[in-house]
Amino acid sequence: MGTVGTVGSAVGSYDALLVVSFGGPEKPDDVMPFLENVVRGRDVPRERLLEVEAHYQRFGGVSPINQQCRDLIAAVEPTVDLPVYWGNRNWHPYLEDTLRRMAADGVKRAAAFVTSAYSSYSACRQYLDDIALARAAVEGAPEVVKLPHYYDRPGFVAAMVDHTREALERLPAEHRDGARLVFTAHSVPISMAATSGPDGGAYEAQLRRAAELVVAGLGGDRGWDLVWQSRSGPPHVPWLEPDVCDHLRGLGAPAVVLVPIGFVSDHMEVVYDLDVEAADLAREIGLPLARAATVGTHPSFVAVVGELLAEPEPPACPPGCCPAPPRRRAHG
Ligand SMILES: CC1=C(CCC(=O)O)c2cc3nc(cc4[nH]c(cc5[nH]c(cc1n2)c(C)c5CCC(=O)O)c(CCC(=O)O)c4C)C(CCC(=O)O)=C3C
Ligand SMILES: [Fe+2]
Repeated sequence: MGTVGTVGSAVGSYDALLVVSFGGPEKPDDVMPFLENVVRGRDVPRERLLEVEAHYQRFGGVSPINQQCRDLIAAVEPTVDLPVYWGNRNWHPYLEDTLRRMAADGVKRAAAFVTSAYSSYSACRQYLDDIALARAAVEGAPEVVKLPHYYDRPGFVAAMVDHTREALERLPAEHRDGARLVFTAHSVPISMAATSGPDGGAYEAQLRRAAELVVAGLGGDRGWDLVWQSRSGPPHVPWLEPDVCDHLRGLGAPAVVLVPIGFVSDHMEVVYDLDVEAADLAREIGLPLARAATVGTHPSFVAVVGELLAEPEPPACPPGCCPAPPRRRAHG
C-alpha cells in the first residue's frame, strides 16, 4: 500500500487536500537554482537555460506561479471541508517539506490536485514520481491519491469559454467575427507526446478535445487551431510543432485570440512566450491579437476541485502510462 493513485477506499476518505505545483523563483537569486532543479538530468542546452533565465529576470526574478497557487488555494479553501496544503516540484515550498508537515499534523490520506490538467510525462507522471520520492523521504508520510485529469470538466471548459469571450471583446469590433482562435499548449518532445496516456497520444488528443469543447461553448462556428509554445531541449530532438510564432506569421486571418488551453494559470510561459514574444510579433506583422486568460481562480474552475474530491477515488494510472524519457548522461 501507500502508492500514489491507490485504488480502493470509499468517497470521503481524504483528510487533506494537497495542491501540487511546479514552483517558481520569487527573487533574482532564486532563478538559477530553480532552473537547475527543473533541468537536472534533462537534456536542456546551457544557452536555452540562460535565455529562460533572462525571461525570469525581466520580471524581477519573480515567477507568477507561486502567487497563483496561493490565490487558487485561497479560493478553494472555503469551498472544501478539508485542510489544504501546498507542495511544489521545483521550488519552495517543496513537496517533501509539506509532506513532513502533513505527517506532523496527523494527515493519513490526502487527495492531490495537480496544477496541470493533462496526461504526459511532464504534466502527470513526473508529478506522481515526485510525490513518491517525497513520500519515501518522510517518515509516516500520508498516502497521496492524485485526482484525475480535468481538462474536459464542464467547469474548466466554462472558465475558458468566459475568458476567450472576454478576449474576443478586447479586439477591435470590426475584427471580432473574423478572428481565429489559436489554442496553445507547452510543446513536448514528439517521443513524449507519442507515449502519453495508456494508449499513447493522449496529451495532444486531450488538448484537442478541450479546445473543441471551448469552441462549442462559444457557439461552435469559429475557425481554430492547436499549436505549441515554449519549446525546450536541444535542436536535434523533434518537439511538437508548429510553434505559435511561426503559426501567426502564416495565419491568414484578420485577427487572433490566443487561448493558452494547456495551462491553468498565467505563469511565465504565458506572460513571456505569449504576452511578450507572440505579442511583439503580432505588432510587427500588424495582426490584432488578444490573449485569453487561463482558468486561474475562475469560480467554475475552483468548483471543479470540490467536484473531484467528492467523487469515488480514481483508479491509479497504469504502470506503463506516460513513461519517463531516457535521462541524460552526466557530463564529464
Ligand atoms: C508539458 C509541460 C508543462 C505543462 C504542465 C504543467 O503545468 O506542469 C510545463 C509547465 C511548466 N514549465 C515551467 C517551467 C519550465 N519548464 C522547462 C522545461 C520543460 N518543460 C516541459 C514540459 C512542460 N512544462 C519539458 C518537456 C521541458 C524540458 C525539460 C524537461 O524535460 O523537464 C524549463 C527549463 C527551461 C526551458 O524552458 O527550457 C522551465 C523553467 C513552469 C513554471 C513557469 C513559471 O515559473 O511561471 C511550468 C508551469
Ligand atoms: Fe516546462
